[in-house]
Amino acid sequence: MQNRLTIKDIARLSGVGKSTVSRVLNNESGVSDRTRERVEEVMNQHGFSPSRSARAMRGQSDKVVAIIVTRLDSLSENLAVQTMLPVFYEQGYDPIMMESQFSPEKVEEHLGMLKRRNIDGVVLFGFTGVSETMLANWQSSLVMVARDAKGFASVCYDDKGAINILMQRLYDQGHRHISYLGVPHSDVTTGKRRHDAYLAFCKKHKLNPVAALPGLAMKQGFEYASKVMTPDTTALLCATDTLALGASKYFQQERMDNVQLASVGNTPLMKFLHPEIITVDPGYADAGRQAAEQLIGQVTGRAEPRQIIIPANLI
Ligand SMILES: O=P(O)(O)OC[C@H]1O[C@H](O[C@H]2O[C@H](CO)[C@@H](O)[C@H](O)[C@H]2O)[C@H](O)[C@@H](O)[C@@H]1O
Repeated sequence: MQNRLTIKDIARLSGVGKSTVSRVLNNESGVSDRTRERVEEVMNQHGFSPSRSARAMRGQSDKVVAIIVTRLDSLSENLAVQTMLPVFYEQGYDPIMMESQFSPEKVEEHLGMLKRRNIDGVVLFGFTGVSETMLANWQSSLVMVARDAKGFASVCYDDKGAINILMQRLYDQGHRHISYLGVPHSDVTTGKRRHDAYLAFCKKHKLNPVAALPGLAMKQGFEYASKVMTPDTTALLCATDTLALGASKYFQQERMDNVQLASVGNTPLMKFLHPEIITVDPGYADAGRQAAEQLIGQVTGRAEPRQIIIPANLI
């Protein structure tokens, strides 16, 4: 049944003009609720949707956007995606999900395919290795999350601020031997910026830094917790909730209940399993919402690319 009828047919059956049907299809203003409902009812009755080629010929888009996450199992990225989706759905966009696995080659491949398919826009979870060159041609229709790139819209987290807030809280609680579990400096944001902030705080307050930078995996948190514990350590700051979950498993196994854990994330899993952990919310939900709104603003010509930084909040 689908696509047998044309927009002209729908207009005739609804008793309106072709331009009104077109407005309804594109979710544009200037159509009364009653007319919109009538046109939609007719389209639903006949299982109508405009063909790709018909839309392209009229210079209209398919209203499809892509979200390229780095990992489908990332707690933080999932929180951002969860608030992105309703914004897209509300504005009539169909989002498709893709995964980069931190591979710049995969990003290039995905972007190439999306360009060929004439997709409206992309939200890209950026990472070290994604360069401005590989994003060429996407200036007006891409928003990067977690990383910025010159000339492109981005929504970033305050990595330094998040660590400062946690270190200050631990310091105010009287901790003077605070160890750190983080991510290698090859990862500029979660890795270098967070570790640098830890080191700067230690320097300013004359604390002895003790750190290991194994990576993003929970298992690494579990395996490396022991390596940063000295006889004096009273607190352990983890660069991510996932690392903290691994470290807490180690403390549980060793029956060590006297180390205060702190981490960046405030993810639901962490809050449920370990409400006692001090955590900072980097604003993943806010970032997702803002990224989607920014992208829609850009592709509809209402917004220019801009950089947004989400402030971190102590929970
Ligand atoms: O364990 P997770 O819940 O996945 O959180 C770890 C960090 O993930 C995000 O950073 C990583 O992915 C970014 C793209 O989303 C990338 O730019 C960054 O280099 C990676 O480290 C998130 O941005 C961090 O806040 C999380 O702590």
